[in-house]
Amino acid sequence: MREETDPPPQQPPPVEELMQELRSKATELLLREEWEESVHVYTQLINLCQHPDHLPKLRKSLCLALSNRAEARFRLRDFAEALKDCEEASRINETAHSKSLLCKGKILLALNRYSIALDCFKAALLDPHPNGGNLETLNAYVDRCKKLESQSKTGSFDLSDWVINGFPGKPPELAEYIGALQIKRSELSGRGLFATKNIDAGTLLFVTKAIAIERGILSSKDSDDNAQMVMWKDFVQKVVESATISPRIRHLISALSTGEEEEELEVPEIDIFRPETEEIGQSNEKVDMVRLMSTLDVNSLVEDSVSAKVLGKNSDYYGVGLWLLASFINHSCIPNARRLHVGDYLLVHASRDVKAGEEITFAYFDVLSPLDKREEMSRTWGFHCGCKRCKFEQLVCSRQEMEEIEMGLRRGTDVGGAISRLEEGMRRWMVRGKEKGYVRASFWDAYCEAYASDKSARRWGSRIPAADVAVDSVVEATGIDERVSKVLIQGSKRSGTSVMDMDKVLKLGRGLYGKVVKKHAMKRLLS
Ligand SMILES: C[S@@+](CC[C@H](N)C(=O)[O-])C[C@H]1O[C@@H](n2cnc3c(N)ncnc32)[C@H](O)[C@@H]1O
Repeated sequence: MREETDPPPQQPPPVEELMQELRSKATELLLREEWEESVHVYTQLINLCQHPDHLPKLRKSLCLALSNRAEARFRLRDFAEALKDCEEASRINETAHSKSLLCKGKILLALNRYSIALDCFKAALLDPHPNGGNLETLNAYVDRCKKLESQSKTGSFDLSDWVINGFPGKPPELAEYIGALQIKRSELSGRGLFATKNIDAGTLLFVTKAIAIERGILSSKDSDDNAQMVMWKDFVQKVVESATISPRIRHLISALSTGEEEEELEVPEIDIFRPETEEIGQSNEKVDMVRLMSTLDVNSLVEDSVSAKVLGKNSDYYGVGLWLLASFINHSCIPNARRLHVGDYLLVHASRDVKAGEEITFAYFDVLSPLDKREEMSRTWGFHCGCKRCKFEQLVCSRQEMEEIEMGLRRGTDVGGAISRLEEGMRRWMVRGKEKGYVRASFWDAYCEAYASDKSARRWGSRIPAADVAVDSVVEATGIDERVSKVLIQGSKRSGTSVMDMDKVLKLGRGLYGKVVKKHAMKRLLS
């Protein structure tokens, strides 16, 4: 029973007042980019609006609150829930509601679903009462989507302007793209990526964005190990976050090798890596950390690897990342593909002509090095390389004379003399055609040194092959590499560049950087 002295019970504030309070609070949180808190407050506001007593007159407020909660959820990368909010907002508002359509478009764009994102932005433009300032934003999104949609369908990317202008600002945004490829069983090990038609050098094979990437500048040797450990930990954390948020990413990661019993692994359809096939759903499943750590050990790539070229700002950094489709590419010491890193994107192109049915391979480590060094490096990767070149060199390199040449080079003998002995040995051992390129690639450092020295050229004359002959044979065997093209460029600079030589260099440049860099921009990269 109420006493005379008790204060009167507080009346709940009228709905309008409460709504206004929540609305202001939520807006402020949104502006302060406190996404989780703003989701919480918008949820209270939405519940209030959805009450049957209020709904008829609060449709507009509900729609706006749903759109704003979708925006906050989008920023938290909770795409499944954000999409649900956008769809609910559209259901309530029969005509186009630009705010929720804009948000839905942004989510789909983030998921690389260019065509349906484009539909959303176009539909948002039909809103008779667009929210202030949206027209310009929407038109910009329409243009962006059109460009990405075209890239993802045609595979025609052009980085020339960015290269010519000296890599200004952020790296360009690129679409995900998969060319004429399929995943099949590989003779090298487990599964591999294969060409489904003839492909010429420089053709883009695929473009994919990292699931996670961690970069840092590594300074002195002492701090390197520690800094690398910290980077690795942060990288793993980022992969875990991506996998926790997206069931699709978790599923795709689970298709990757852990390095164990690769022959037993299923061969996935390449289509599962196309963003359009994505089921957007939510999941709270836990990531299997033990399996994930082995998967990352086997499949992570570093940006500064010798087989890759890093364009733009990242070239000063050491970066480690996970790119899903690239994880199906096996290593070969006679690779036919190369990687180009642009921001978080990985572009893989053919570094020489590839025949239909041929396996796509790139170098995990420096293949311009002798067999024993390559064997050591593949051991650290946890496999024994079974490529044609390794098999061939296992026979040739066991010769005592080869061992003597290698030993001499390690001790600093005259490189011209060593090469002359090697070339003469190859004649006696009947090493021919591509196989000559295999051996020369193994001793490429020595060839480079000899070609850089006029004295060596004079002394050894025709006992060492002309630079372009050696370059051609190495390129035919192992594809192009910057250290190989350098020999030609420096050679033609010394002798005064002829048009013919420059054309040849540019052709090699295509193998090196791919057709995404056109002729006029290629000169900048090669100079
Ligand atoms: C990034 S995965 C490549 C795809 C893998 N074969 C699969 O089935 O998922 C790397 C693993 O493939 C195997 N591998 C790659 N190149 C190889 C080669 N040249 N010889 C033998 N095994 C190789 C090794 O087990 C290596 O750890």
